[in-house]
Amino acid sequence: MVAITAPGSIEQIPLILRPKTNAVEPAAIPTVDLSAPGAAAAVVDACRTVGFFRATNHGVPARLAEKLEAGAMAFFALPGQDKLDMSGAARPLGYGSKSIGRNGDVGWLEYLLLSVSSNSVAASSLPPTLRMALEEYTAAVREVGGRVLELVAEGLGLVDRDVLRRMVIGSEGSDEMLRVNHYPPCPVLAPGDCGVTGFGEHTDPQIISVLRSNCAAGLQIKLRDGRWAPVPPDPRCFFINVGDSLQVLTNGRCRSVKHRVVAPPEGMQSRLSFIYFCGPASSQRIAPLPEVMREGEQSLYREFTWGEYKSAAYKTRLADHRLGPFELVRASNKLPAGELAATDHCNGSAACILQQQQEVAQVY
Ligand SMILES: C=C1C[C@]23C[C@@]1(O)CC[C@H]2[C@@]12CC[C@H](O)[C@@](C)(C(=O)O1)[C@H]2[C@@H]3C(=O)O
Ligand SMILES: O=C(O)CCC(=O)C(=O)O
Ligand SMILES: [Fe+2]
Repeated sequence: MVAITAPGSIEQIPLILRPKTNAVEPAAIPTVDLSAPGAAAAVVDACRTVGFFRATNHGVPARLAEKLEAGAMAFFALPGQDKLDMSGAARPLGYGSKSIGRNGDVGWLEYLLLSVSSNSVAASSLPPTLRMALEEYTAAVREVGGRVLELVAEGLGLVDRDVLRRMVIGSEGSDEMLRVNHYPPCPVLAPGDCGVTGFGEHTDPQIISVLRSNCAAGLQIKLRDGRWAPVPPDPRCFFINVGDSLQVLTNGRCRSVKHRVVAPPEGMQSRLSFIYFCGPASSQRIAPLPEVMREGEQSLYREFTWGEYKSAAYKTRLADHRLGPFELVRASNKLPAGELAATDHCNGSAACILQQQQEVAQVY
């Protein structure tokens, strides 16, 4: 990784260049038609194999996202001080520029991070048109999130199809957030033809995230073989990310996906993305759902609540493996014989535990 500094007109911050170590592959992104009869199986297949998919036929009218796009672009075009005055500096909610979280991560972007509760977006001082667009969009994207959570439960064969949806949608105190990210074209030429990082590599801590962007490219996901795949932008679709919490709730069957954003180069269009994060209430227990567990299967994680996980996660850097401290090492685990041979030799390292999760995911 190389640190460089932007020229005079841009705030002097170190920019992180996308590491050149991995070849970027054409995307192998699963697509799921949310209204098709086989949607539940397709959703779970995508969550197991890639941890990410493109959702079509979601029923959200294009005009909602278009209105939000217009309102957000007008907001981001305001002078920096006005943006701060209207929404407060991100702590973590509010307006942020180039700094992500509290632990030193930087990216070539500016953003709004908002809390969403029962159809209202906590952003009272934003321009009324933007606020209305945010509320309408959030109400619609929340339905998509809820539908995907139902499909995950169905695809996993759970009798209670509402168990995941209930943790988030309409749940008292649920921790739903909406993030609006704006990546202006970066005027810095990156040596060796690699882009400047807009949003560094990370997994999302929540259950799932529902992303929609404009036509500008930049999002990449990490495939299971370690290569990065670009996600071709498509404003008509939503992109669903498996978050760390769903990985735990399914004892590793669904896997959170690493993703990052490379900022557009000079002369290209800005990237604008909206991400709805499905976080449950602080007191929600995050542990494998009993129904997903096979006889004798043990949890790969020690028990925790969303509140505990979130506060631990927010002390980490973006690229950290946040589930690490919650993973359990079992010298002699009791999973069905022969299915997880490699775990007998697990030395407790993060890599080894990840391998264990991969094997669990392959078995089911
Ligand atoms: C560096 C950080 C930013 C983040 C909090 C954290 O300490 C680690 C997790 C980050 C993340 C990634 C997904 C979402 O964009 C986010 C809002 C979240 O819940 O976890 C961000 C956090 C943030 O921007 O504050
Ligand atoms: O802006 C994007 O396209 C993705 C950003 C992201 O992953 C996030 O905000 O957590
Ligand atoms: Fe993310």
